[in-house]
Amino acid sequence: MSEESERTTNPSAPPPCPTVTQRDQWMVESQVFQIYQLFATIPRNAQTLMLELQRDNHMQYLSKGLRHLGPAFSVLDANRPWLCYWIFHSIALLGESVDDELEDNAIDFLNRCQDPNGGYAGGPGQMPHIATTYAAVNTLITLGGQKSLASINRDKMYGFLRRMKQPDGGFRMHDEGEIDVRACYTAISVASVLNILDDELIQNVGDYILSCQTYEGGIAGEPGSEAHGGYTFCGLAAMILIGEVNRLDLPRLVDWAVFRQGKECGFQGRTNKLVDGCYSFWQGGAVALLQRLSSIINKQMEEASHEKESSDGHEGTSESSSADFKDIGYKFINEWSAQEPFFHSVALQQYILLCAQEQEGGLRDKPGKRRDHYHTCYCLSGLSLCQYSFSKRPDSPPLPNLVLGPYSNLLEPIHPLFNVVLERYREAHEFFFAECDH
Ligand SMILES: CC(C)=CCC/C(C)=C/CC/C(C)=C/COP(=O)(O)OP(=O)(O)O
Ligand SMILES: [Zn+2]
Repeated sequence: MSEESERTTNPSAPPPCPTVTQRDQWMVESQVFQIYQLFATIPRNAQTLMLELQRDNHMQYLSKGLRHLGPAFSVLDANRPWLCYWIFHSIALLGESVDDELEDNAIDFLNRCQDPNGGYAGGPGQMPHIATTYAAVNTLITLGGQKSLASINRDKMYGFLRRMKQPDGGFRMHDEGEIDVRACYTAISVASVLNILDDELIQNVGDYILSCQTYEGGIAGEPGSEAHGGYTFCGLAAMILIGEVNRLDLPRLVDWAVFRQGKECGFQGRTNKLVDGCYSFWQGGAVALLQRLSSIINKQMEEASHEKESSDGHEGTSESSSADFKDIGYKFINEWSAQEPFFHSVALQQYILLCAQEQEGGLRDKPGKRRDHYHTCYCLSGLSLCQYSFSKRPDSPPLPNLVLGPYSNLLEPIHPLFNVVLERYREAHEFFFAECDH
């Protein structure tokens, strides 16, 4: 008899010994609820203060990070384009900029990470990697301007992406590196935004990502692994960008993703794991993308109910929209319509502002964890998605009641497929689609 059923038949039996996972979960719940309880009991003006986005302190923390980006910063030596992206994107989300000299230095530094045969490495002289390539390209788009955008060698980039491409549809992260859904997304995102996406690059990508959708509905890093928020965002965004999102089982994906938002108000990355601020973007972002796919989701649900009624071998949503895949990222934001979010957007803002924000600047995973630039970037990206989640247009200012805390908390809107600030995306789109004749 299990401990649980023994307790049901004999209430005086000793309580079952909690698992490590249960203990960790209760600890997090207790920390989070203490914060919410304190918040509920303080006067209204103190509540407003508690909910305020600490813009100046975040900027101070980010500026300090930028100063450390020089050669002396060796701890994350293979990750420097990522640090650039996390910091510059966070600054752009806050609607701020840095001085010209710093921007120039960043462009020059990224240029030194660019491989002569295409793609960007984690540092000068290292091997090019698709993830650092994505980080470098998104940073250069975020910095914007002729010098920054023109520094990307698109022809060589195309060659690099083709070399990473696998016959089964996936991409390798680097020469002889791992093949996973992250590599698919970063490759497709870069190719799409630079206007070098073609039939060869997208061939079989949909098959590979489809093989990673699990029985739970979410998407795993590789076939046979566990569904995870990070990979779910990557898989879903890549499927949208190649025009094959209708091949995923979307109702099941919605079902898995929305239930990853828990009683702590934030998202967890996997079933039975702990809440974490960075999933505000990975899971929140996936749910925000699903919100824009209502018509396909409804169609899939209708087809499923017809299939139940008649078992005449109907094959599900089979129409392919892939012919026009080159500019899907742009159409995605232009065909926007007002839709209610599929997640609790105010609750998520509450988690980010009260539990993931450090008052002294920077954002974090959860209470008790330290701030870092990765969590600062993805908590702010998630916060921006929440603030605009009801908007009629991707950048129309939200009503004050949809922005938790003072309205001055409002961040810049992002393009949800690429995670760059929308205005910077538009500039890059004009540059790569109007001026370049690839
Ligand atoms: C664009 C790009 C490169 C995207 C990366 C996407 C991403 C965040 C993937 C997650 C990686 C991973 C296995 C985390 C699990 O960590 P864990 O076991 O420590 O966390 P958990 O307990 O929350 O699952
Ligand atoms: Zn995290």
